[in-house]
Amino acid sequence: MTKILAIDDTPYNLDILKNGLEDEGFDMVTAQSGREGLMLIDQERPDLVLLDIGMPEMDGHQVLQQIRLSDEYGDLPVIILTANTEDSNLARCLESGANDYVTKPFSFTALVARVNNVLRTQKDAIKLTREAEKLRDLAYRDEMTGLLNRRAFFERANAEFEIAKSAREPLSVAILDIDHFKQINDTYGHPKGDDVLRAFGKLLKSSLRLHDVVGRIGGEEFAVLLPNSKPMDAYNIFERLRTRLIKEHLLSNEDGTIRPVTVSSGIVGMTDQKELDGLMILADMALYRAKNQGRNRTIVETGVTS
Ligand SMILES: Nc1nc2c(ncn2[C@@H]2O[C@H](COP(=O)(O)OP(=O)(O)OP(=O)(O)O)[C@@H](O)[C@H]2O)c(=O)[nH]1
Repeated sequence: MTKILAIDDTPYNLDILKNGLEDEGFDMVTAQSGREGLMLIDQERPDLVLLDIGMPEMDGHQVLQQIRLSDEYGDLPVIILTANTEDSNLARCLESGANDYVTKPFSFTALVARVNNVLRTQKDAIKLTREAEKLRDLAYRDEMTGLLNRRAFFERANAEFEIAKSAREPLSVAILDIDHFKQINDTYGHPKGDDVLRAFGKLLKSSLRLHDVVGRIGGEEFAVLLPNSKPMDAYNIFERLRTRLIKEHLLSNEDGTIRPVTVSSGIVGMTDQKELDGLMILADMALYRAKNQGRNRTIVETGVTS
């Protein structure tokens, strides 16, 4: 049920609003001052506020200002009820963020129509915001793993690279590639291959810190930028991941035997490279060596192997 909070310092006005709007099917809460009104917004979480302007202590403009400044309730729809019909007053109400106004004395039909109109507009706005968020997510996320997609990874990683370069902070970059993935697809089927990618993405994400940048940059290829991490810190993280992955037992054969899934990783720390692309090439070279040396290993560009 839609809940409306009416704020007015005249009890008689509140009674009329409460009775009239309850008859229209709204759930009503009332407050006799601006302060009480703000408190009730917190407690009752109304869907809309009807706000009187002329009130002692805190007038309607001040209440509206408080609402709009709030992180939590900033978007709460507010309709002003005012006896002052001067254009300058009505303009001020809208300028300070009221969704609409009704002049006193008002007809209930007009008030209910305006309430419904404001609620509908608010609903549409929320729907649009959600759709925009979904679209933004689609543009940035890899649908399969929920990690950043290639474009978003490079966007964020480039930004982190520039910060680390100017602050002269350590940073590591890693490229990870699941071994013999074609064989996995060929043996167990493409959908099972997808499951492996999803499981690996989850494992990878859970191995990292919140501010590490992690993305799926190709079919079975993942990249990570670890701010403030030396290559040996990254090495330890990806070695732990490598052993965890094997223990996950993601693929089993009909005879009950386990087909281990393994990963090869190439890591590089901040060098005198001027661009992230230069570091990515070095990480890729380390990954190439890991593959060449038999896969299922982690190589830092200094030549440390497991
Ligand atoms: N299931 C699945 N397979 C994919 C996806 N994207 C790419 N692939 C497959 O991943 C395989 C990658 O194979 P390769 O690049 O030959 O590498 P690999 O078999 O992993 O061999 P190494 O990397 O040398 O260990 C190809 O067969 C692609 O078809 C995907 O989204 N889902």
